[in-house]
Amino acid sequence: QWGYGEEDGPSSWYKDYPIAEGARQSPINIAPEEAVYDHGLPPISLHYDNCTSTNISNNGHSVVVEFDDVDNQNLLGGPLENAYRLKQFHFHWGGKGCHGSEHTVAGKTYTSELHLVHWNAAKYSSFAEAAVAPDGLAVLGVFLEIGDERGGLNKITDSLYMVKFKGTVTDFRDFNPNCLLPSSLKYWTYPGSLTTPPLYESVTWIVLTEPICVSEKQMGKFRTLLFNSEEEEQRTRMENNFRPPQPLKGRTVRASFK
Ligand SMILES: O=C(Nc1cc(S(=O)(=O)[N+](=O)[O-])cc([N+](=O)[O-])c1O)Nc1c(F)c(F)c(F)c(F)c1F
Ligand SMILES: [Zn+2]
Repeated sequence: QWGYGEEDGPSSWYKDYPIAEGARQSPINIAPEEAVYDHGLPPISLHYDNCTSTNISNNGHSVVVEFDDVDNQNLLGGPLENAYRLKQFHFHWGGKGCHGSEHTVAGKTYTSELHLVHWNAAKYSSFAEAAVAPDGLAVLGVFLEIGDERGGLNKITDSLYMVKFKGTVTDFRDFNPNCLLPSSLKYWTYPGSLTTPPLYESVTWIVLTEPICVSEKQMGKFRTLLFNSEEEEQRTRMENNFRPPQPLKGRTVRASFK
């Protein structure tokens, strides 16, 4: 099984997941001055209105909020042929201090990165089918940096004690992720992959340029989560669950702004 430790971390994933050395792996370092402004890129449209979150869980890699992806709601539009449907969101974060994001911007790391995972329900009949298709998934990435408290995050951080251990899940209804989005929806977009095994190269990445602020206290609550299940005797704090930037291999990053 894979993880983020010395033995099972990102540098050894290629052994079980050879695509780890593929041509469109994520995350990447985004070099803003090399991004190509594309005036054809539509603005992102988020219709997370009648949100149908169902539960929050600890899957041993992150804390995940799942959504009912049964009908066309919670849609993401933008640099995509069709509207993609929200399936779940989760976070990646560091230990104390400022690293923890997966994407970097001109080498700058953020304290955390929120990933909203969507799938192309217009073209595919299930998430699993979409997840292996080159245009199957779209992940919206939002950077988190330390500053003032983010009110909208408290519903999540106040629930984390319920999912301390790997394999725990609890009800989590009517959470609308709109409250975790920055004011600007300016973005970079590029073809990439899942950043955790199975590392499928099926993701159109949409990374927002503007971070949101969260407090050190709120981030501290993420670090009370554990990678291990209640049965395991080894207690390992869930932190530094991020993959470092991968080679660009000739890909172009497009910008929705000048
Ligand atoms: O659903 C998935 N969600 C997911 C993605 C990422 S991600 O970091 O790779 N990402 O895309 O943001 C991180 C976490 N996480 O909890 O940390 C996730 O839970 N992954 C996933 C999967 F688990 C499979 F077994 C599979 F077959 C498949 F197609 C998948 F796409
Ligand atoms: Zn992720």
